[in-house]
Amino acid sequence: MIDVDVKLKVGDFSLDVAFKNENGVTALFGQSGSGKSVTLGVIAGLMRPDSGHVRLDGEPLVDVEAGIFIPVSRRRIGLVFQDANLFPHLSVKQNLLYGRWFAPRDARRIDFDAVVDTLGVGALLSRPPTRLSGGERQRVAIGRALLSCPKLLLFDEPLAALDMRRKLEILPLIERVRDDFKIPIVYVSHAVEEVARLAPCVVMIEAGRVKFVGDPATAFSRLGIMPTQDRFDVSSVLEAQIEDRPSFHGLVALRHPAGTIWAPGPVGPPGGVARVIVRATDVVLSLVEPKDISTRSILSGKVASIDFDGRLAIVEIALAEKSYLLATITRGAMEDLSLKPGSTVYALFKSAALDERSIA
Ligand SMILES: Nc1ncnc2c1ncn2[C@@H]1O[C@H](COP(=O)(O)OP(=O)(O)OP(=O)(O)O)[C@@H](O)[C@H]1O
Repeated sequence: MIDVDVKLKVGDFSLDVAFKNENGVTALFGQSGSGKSVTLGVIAGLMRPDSGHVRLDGEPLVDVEAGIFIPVSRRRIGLVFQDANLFPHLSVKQNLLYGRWFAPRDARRIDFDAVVDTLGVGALLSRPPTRLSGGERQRVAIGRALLSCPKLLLFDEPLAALDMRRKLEILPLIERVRDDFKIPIVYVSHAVEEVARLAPCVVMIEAGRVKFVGDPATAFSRLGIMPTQDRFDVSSVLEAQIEDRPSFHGLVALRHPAGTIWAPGPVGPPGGVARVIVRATDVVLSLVEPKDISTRSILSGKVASIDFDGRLAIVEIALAEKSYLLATITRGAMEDLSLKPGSTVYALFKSAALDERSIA
C-alpha cells in the first residue's frame, strides 16, 4: 500500500496531495505543470515535504511530524525517467548489474536472467548504450531499476520520448513487469491509453491538488474529472465484456450494457473485461437509432451534462450505471439536435478509429 499525504511549496507552486492505493499501479495524471513530477520527487526522496508523510506498506519513507526522512539512497526505490540515463561507458550488462549493486545482499530476490528474459534484452548485453535504439535503452533502464530489487518502482513518463511503434512494444513489457514481479508502481503519464492499460487506480491532479482518486473508467469519462482544456486529448474509457463468438473480419464483439462495441482483436479471452479508449472527437450522436450505416459500434444513453469550449460542446452521455462516454460536437450540431440533459441519444464510433492503442 502506498499512502501519500503531503504539502510542499516549491517557488510559487504549492502542492497539497493525499491518496492511497494498494492495488498495484497508481497512475498520476494531469496537465503539464499540475504537480505530478513534484509528487514523484517527494515519494523518491528527491524533495522534502513541508508537512505530512509518505508510507509504503505502513513504513514511513518520510514523516515530517515524526521527524523521519529516509534518504533517497536508502528508500529502495527504482526510478525510470523519460530519458533512460544509462551510463555510456558501461555495457548493457554492466548497466543492468549496476542496479543489482544497490540491492542489499539478502534482498536480491529478482533474478538477472528473469529480467533479461522479461524485457527481451538478451541479445544486447555486450553492446554500449550508444548502439541501442530509444526503445532498447528504455528496456535496459527498466531492467536496471528492477534489478535493484526495489520496494517501489517510479516511472516518470517513460514512453514520452518514443514513437508510437516503440511505445506499443514497451507497454506490454511494463505490463509484464507489473504482473511478473508484483512490485508496486507509481506511473506518471499524460497518455490516457497508457494509464487505462496499466493502472487500476488513477490519481487526477490539477494545480497541485487531487481532484479524483479511482478507476480509469470513471476518471476519464466524467466531465469535471477529465481535463478538457486540451480537447483533442479528451477520451473516455469504457469497460466491456469480451464475447464468446468468432471474430468478424478481425473485429471482436464486446458486450456493454448500452450496446455492442466492435474492436480490433485479439483483445483477450472470452468472458474477460476489456477497456476501450474512445476519443471524444471520434463520437457521432444521433437522436434516432441509425440503420443501414457502416458504423458498427452504437451505444444508447442519455445526456448527463454538457460543457462548452468555444464553438464546441463536450457532451457527457450516461450509458449505464457508472459508465459514461464523452462526445465532442459543434455547438451548432448540439442546437440542431436540441440536446440537453435528459435527451436520449445514440452514440456511434467507428471500429476503424480504434487500434491496439485503444484496447486495454
Ligand atoms: N525546483 C523547483 N522550483 C520551483 N518550481 C518548481 C520546481 N520544480 C517544479 N516546479 C514548479 O512546480 C509546478 C509543477 O511541476 P511538475 O514538474 O510537478 O509538473 P508536472 O505535472 O510533472 O508537469 P509535466 O507534465 O509538464 O512534467 C510547475 O509550475 C513547476 O514550474
